[in-house]
Amino acid sequence: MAQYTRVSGSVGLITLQNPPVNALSAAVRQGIVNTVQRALSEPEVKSVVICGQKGAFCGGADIKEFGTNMSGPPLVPMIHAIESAVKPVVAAIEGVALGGGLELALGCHYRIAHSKARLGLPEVTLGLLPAAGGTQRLPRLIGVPAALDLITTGRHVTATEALQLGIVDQITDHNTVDVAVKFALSVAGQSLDSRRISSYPCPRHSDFDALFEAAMQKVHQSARGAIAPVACVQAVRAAATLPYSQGMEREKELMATLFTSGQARALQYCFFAQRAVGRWSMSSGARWDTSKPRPVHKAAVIGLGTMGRGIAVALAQAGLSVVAVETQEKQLIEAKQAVTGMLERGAKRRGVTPALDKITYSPNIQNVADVDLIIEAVFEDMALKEKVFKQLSAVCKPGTFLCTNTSGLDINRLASQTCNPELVVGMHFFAPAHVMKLLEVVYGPRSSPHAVATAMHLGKKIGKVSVAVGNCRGFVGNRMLKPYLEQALFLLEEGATPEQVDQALEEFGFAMGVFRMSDLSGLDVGWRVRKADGLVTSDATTGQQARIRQGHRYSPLGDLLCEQGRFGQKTGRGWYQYDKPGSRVAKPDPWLQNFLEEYRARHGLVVRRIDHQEVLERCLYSLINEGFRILEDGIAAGPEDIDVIYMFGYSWPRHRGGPMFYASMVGLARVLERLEYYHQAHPDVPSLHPSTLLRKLVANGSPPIHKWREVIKKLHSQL
Ligand SMILES: C[C@H](O)[C@H](C)C(=O)SCCNC(=O)CCNC(=O)[C@H](O)C(C)(C)COP(=O)([O-])OP(=O)([O-])OC[C@H]1O[C@@H](n2cnc3c(N)ncnc32)[C@H](O)[C@@H]1OP(=O)([O-])[O-]
Repeated sequence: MAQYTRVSGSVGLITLQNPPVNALSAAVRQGIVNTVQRALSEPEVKSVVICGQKGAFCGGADIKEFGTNMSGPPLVPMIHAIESAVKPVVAAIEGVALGGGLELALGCHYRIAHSKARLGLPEVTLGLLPAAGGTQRLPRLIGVPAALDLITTGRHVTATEALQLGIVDQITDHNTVDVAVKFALSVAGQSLDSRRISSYPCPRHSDFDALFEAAMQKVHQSARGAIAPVACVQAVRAAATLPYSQGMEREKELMATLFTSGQARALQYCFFAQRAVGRWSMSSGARWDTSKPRPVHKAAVIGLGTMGRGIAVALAQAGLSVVAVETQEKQLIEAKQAVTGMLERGAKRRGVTPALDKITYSPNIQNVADVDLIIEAVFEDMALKEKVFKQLSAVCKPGTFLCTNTSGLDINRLASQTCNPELVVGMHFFAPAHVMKLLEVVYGPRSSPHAVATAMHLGKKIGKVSVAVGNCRGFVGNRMLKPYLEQALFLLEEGATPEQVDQALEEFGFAMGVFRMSDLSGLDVGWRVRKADGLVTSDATTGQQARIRQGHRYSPLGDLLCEQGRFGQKTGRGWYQYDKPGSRVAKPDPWLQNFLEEYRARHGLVVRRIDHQEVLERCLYSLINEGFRILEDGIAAGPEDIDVIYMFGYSWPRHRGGPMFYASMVGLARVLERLEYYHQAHPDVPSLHPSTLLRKLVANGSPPIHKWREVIKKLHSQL
């Protein structure tokens, strides 16, 4: 909907009305067409202002309409009618002007933005490209290099940067609509020939071929198989090489290749999934809209190792007062230096003052008595964490939330160490904690909805994508990672190489394959967990028993590497070799080839050819199968929770939509059939045994992913 009023006598004011972001739904587009016609036809009206209701100009096309038969007036001619108008049209930009919203503003003759506004063409993040003239008008207005950057990255720019780039003509700290109306009065009757961007020539560049070649190379490197960034470069190239109308044809052609693509569906699913996880629910039935968070003004971090330092930085950067506790004097001094450096570098990048005064450092746990919430991040050892929770419970004021950053230990056991187990939840950060977006908020059987609400709210406040999950070994992310890692080791036993497995996974879209990722995070981390689980035995050298644990197949390959001190990047040797400890460039290691051959010979394993398809199916389908078990157990409320965890915490390629969405795209029947095939070949590997929920979904005709929650609910009610 768009409202029309006449203000200041001769200005037609058009207000977009579609809360919360005034997205360009069919009704809004029709409203704009009608009100623009009216403004242009009323003789009293000398100029026009377009603005958005409730402090937001426009969040772009209505993404909810994409999967439907779209109706209503198309955007391109609607914007042409504005640009070719004989009366000046001024866009008054408050809040956001994104995608089709910015394209609408680029069709206007003038753009005035509030100083806090954000502008951008983020279509590429939805697997699309700016298809309402953005790829043709923006390069003409700000030049090709700047336009390429904004369109291929989809990043939002501040009003200040938009003014520097020439996207907006003026910014204001005052009421933007008032300023725009005054401005519209001042330009009434002036010639608009120089204000129609589509008529601008595209600014010349010394060597367009080199520029576009470099841009294409850059997107190929960062896209990891995503097709939209490539199409964005091709569309901007049309702006640089073709007349406007032909460029618009090219833009339309390229958009047609993207609009119905699987990648666009995956990325738009990711957009809504990221918002759906904010509407969390617990297996007890408590929900986001019935559980009030408590305010957290002052927090504490216990243990200033790598994770503790990152968590302290994330809290301070979000404006919280932080008490950072480390009982080891030397570690405390080093941590203070490291945290100070991280805050200064972060502030420099964001152009703000570093929040150094927000953190107080202490070797004494007594100093956290008055905080609202504590995050324990000491060494990953249950006995040590239990001791710390007992201490904290004795020291803290009533009502203080006690959170742990454990990556998989039992939350309920830690809660048992305290007087108020209802105040205990997990806040599982991902390294580096001040950078990675994901936060798993883990509730135990006694965690109160208030504790979950408070942790989720704090997560949002510090800029995290927070997902509420139940308490089980490894929670969601690490629990699903176990079968994925297991299959990778089994594939090595059967003849694959680390390079081959990693190549298949990186071609699929992962930033790093499983073996390069293990070398980065350190093989000793998993080794310690397997030792704690009693899986590591001293005589893992020969015989069947060496490869069986608790009656199931087990590969001691990782343990054998660790026994030789091959922990990965940190020791310069792991699944790959590195120039020196700490270096990041992985090179195939002949030693490992020989080691694998000897190992296979020793265990009588026959080497066979393994193709990429098998690597992907065994690694990904076993992970997905565990995802279905997690949904069965009610540890995750819905597939979106799992998919957001994997996209924001485990670099699952977003243009594949997350493991559960990927399974729905491949086809659940296919996933089931392949798991049955591999389980038949490997009956001693339970992670390949298809889960009940997967079978149930296939038996129910493989409903679309947004319908899975109903099947899960029915399954739970039958249990
Ligand atoms: C032709 C043209 O070239 C092409 C093809 C296009 O134009 S493609 C479209 C391009 N536009 C975009 O990519 C912008 C997408 N939106 C955002 O980036 C953010 O939303 C935001 C604008 C920066 C606000 O962030 P927020 O944190 O304040 O609130 P929120 O929770 O995110 O959003 C609040 C609510 O608004 C919903 N919403 C936001 N933008 C929407 C949109 N464009 N369409 C439909 N719904 C939208 C969102 O789902 C949520 O709903 P619910 O969960 O409450 O039910």
